[in-house]
Amino acid sequence: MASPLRLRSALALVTGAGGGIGRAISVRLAAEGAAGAACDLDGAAARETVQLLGGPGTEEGAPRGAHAAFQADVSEAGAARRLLEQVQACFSRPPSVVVSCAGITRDEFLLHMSEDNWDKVIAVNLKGIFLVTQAAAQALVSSGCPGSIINISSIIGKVRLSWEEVGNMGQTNYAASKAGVIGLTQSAARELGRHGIRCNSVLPGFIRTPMTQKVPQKVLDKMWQMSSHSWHLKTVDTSQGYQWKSLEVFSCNCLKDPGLCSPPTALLASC
Ligand SMILES: CCCCCCCCCCCCC[C@@H](O)CC(=O)SCCNC(=O)CCNC(=O)[C@H](O)C(C)(C)COP(=O)(O)OP(=O)(O)OC[C@H]1O[C@@H](n2cnc3c(N)ncnc32)[C@H](O)[C@@H]1OP(=O)(O)O
Ligand SMILES: NC(=O)c1ccc[n+]([C@@H]2O[C@H](COP(=O)([O-])OP(=O)(O)OC[C@H]3O[C@@H](n4cnc5c(N)ncnc54)[C@H](O)[C@@H]3O)[C@@H](O)[C@H]2O)c1
Repeated sequence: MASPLRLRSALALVTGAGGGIGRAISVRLAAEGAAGAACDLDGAAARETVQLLGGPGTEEGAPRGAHAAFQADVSEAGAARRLLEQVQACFSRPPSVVVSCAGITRDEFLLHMSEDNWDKVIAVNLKGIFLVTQAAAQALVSSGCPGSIINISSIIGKVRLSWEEVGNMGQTNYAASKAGVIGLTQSAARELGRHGIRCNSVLPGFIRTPMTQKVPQKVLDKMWQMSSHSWHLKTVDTSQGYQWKSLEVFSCNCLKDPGLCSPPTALLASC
């Protein structure tokens, strides 16, 4: 017998939902019964994701219980605020699950990295998560609803990696942004727990998506040689064939009992 739909009463907002990981998360949450609000800078990609969820893809939103696509640049304060307003207008409630997945890379060695490449990565990967987390938390607190906020960091953002190396060459901007996500999320968890809002960071390892297609093959070859203690998940394939390769949860501060979440269920358990 199929397991009961664990998220049948949830409304899940996923940013970066038009990309590899965000699409896979949106598909999985919908499979667990959640109504989906798929947001992306690329509105067409968000609508494609909604088609995968089986809902009428529209930017104007869809009747309660269906899924809907939204276009927004999460790094822009007004857009993040409008996104939460549009989601609430569309579904008549704030999202009970918010997954901030939108992210970019602008890889370059520190010696040559432009200020613009630094600013862009921090703006999307860190400030974008601040803006969406704040807008979502404000909506939940003002409506007195509990919720779960899940911010996607990266194994690269981990202060101390499990193997001899720390950080990742060519990613001082990206690593800083992802380490910042962990700190932001842990502090938000301390503030929002009293409102019944849980906050967790998830740190995926290497997952083949459009983001990783820019990595030179000689670097990929080196990565594959690295040992990994990440957990490997047998999980969602999306239409483009992106699969989770590994997923590691770093800061798990569920209100229930931090540290008890096992990585494969952390994403769902946090919802
Ligand atoms: C505990 C769990 C572990 C999981 C398994 C281990 C995986 C560890 C990494 C996980 C990655 C996940 C990241 C994820 O969050 C998503 C991404 O961020 S994907 C993008 C990742 N980006 C990179 O790794 C940067 C790759 N490098 C580049 O894009 C270019 O090298 C660049 C920085 C733009 C510089 O280009 P340029 O043409 O100037 O130089 P080269 O490419 O010729 O490189 C010069 C030499 O440096 C070596 N190099 C470059 N980058 C790396 C690297 N990241 N790690 C190791 N070595 C690197 C390159 O091989 C060259 O060496 P050589 O002179 O010997 O040829
Ligand atoms: N792929 C990996 O190996 C890996 C590993 C660890 C962490 N991550 C993180 O997971 C998240 C998703 O990565 P992915 O591999 O699916 O990348 P991806 O490039 O496939 O998807 C990223 C999505 O975010 C969207 N986006 C970018 N800027 C945006 C903005 N300003 N506003 C709204 N949407 C925006 C893009 O349009 C894209 O659809 C990122 O935060 C990334 O840093 C990826």
